[in-house]
Amino acid sequence: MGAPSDSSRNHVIPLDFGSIQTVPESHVWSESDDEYRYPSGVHSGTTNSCFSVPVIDLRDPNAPELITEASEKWGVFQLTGHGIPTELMEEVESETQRLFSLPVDRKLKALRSPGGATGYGQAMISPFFPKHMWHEGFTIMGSATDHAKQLWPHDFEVFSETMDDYQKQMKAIIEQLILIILKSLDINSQQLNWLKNDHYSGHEATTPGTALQLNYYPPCPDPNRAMGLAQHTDTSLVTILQAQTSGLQIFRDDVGWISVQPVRGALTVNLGDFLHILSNGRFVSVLHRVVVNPVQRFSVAYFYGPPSDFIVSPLLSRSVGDSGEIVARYRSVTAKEFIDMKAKNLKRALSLIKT
Ligand SMILES: C=C1C[C@]23C[C@H]1CC[C@H]2[C@@]12CCC[C@@](C)(C(=O)O1)[C@H]2[C@@H]3C(=O)O
Ligand SMILES: O=C(O)CCC(=O)C(=O)O
Ligand SMILES: [Fe+2]
Repeated sequence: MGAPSDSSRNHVIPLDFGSIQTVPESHVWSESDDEYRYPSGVHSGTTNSCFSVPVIDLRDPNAPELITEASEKWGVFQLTGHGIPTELMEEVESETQRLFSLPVDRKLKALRSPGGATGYGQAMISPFFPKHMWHEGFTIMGSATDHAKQLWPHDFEVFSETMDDYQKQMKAIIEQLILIILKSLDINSQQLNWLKNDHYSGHEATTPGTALQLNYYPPCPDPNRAMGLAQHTDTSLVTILQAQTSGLQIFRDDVGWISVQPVRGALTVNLGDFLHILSNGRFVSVLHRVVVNPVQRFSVAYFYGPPSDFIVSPLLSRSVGDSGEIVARYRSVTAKEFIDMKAKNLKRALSLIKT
C-alpha cells in the first residue's frame, strides 16, 4: 500500500448515491483488490460468527478489570450503563440522517477542501485504496456551528447544539475510560497527570485531537461487491461509536473478521494507535472495516486524541527490574508527527516508529 499518488482522481466528492441503481466499476471491490480487503497474508472472505466482542456495563463493580482485559485481548468492547441519555443518542442519529438527506448541492456547500480535515466528503483514507467506498462522511472538529450554518443558513441551531452537547458527553466518558485503562499500566501518578492537568482546557474548539465523524452508508444494490469503509485503525487514543445497524467488523489475528452486533443503547468503544503506543503495545489498536447492506446505515464516531504537540511515547512501568529490562517498542513522536505519518503511509506508520 503506497502513498497516494494519483491526484487526478477526485478523492473528496462522494458519488451521488441517490441517483444510481447499480454499483459502478469505480466502486466494485473484486478479488484483485483482496490485498486491500484483508490484512497481509489473510485470504478468507468468511466472517467468524462464533465470536462476539465483550459487552461491559460501566456500573458493574468489575468494570475496570473487564475493560482492561477487553483492551488487551480485543481493543474493542460494547459499553452499556454509560449514562448518555437515549434521547441524545437518538437526536444525534436523526440529525445525522437529516444532514445526509440534504440535496447534493447543499452538502457540497460544506465540502471539505482538498487537504482540509473537516466538512463533507469521502473518507480521508480513500486515496490509499484502489476502489471507492460506498460511503459519505462528514467531519466536525470543535464546534459544529460553522458547518451547520453552511448547511442550514436559517436554522442551524438544532444540529449544532446537538452535536456540541454530544461531543462534550463523549469526551467525559472517554476521559473516564482512559483513566481506568491507564491505571492498569502500573505507571506512576505523574504519568497519569497529562490527562488531568488539562492540556485541553481553554482551547476546546481547536484541539485537533478530537473529532466527530458522521458516516452514511447508502443502501447498496450489490453489497457483496462494495465496501462501506475500508480496513483501518483509528488515529486516536479511544474512539466511541454509535450505530443501530450491523456492518462494523473487527479483525482478530487468531479468528479473522468478526461482526459487531448492535446492542440496544450500547456504545462501541475501540482503542486507537495512540493508546497502543502509550501502552507499549499492550493494548490493541483494533483493525476494523464496515461492510454494506441492502439497507442504509448511519454511524457517529467520536475520536479522542492528544493535542498535536503532545509527545506520545510508551509509558513504561515503574517496576522495571527483576524480570529484566522493559524496552520501549516505539520511539517518541508528537501526535502531529504521527498523524502526518499516517496521512502519508497509513498502516505502515506504526512500523516506522518501531525501535
Ligand atoms: C481525527 C481524525 C481521525 C480520522 C482523521 C481525522 C478526522 C477524520 C477521521 C476519520 C474518520 C473515518 C475513518 C478514518 C480512518 C478517516 O479516513 O477519517 C478516520 C481518521 C483516523 O482515525 O485516522
Ligand atoms: O461506521 C462504523 O461503524 C465505523 C466507522 C469508523 O470506523 C470510523 O469512522 O472511523
Ligand atoms: Fe474507524
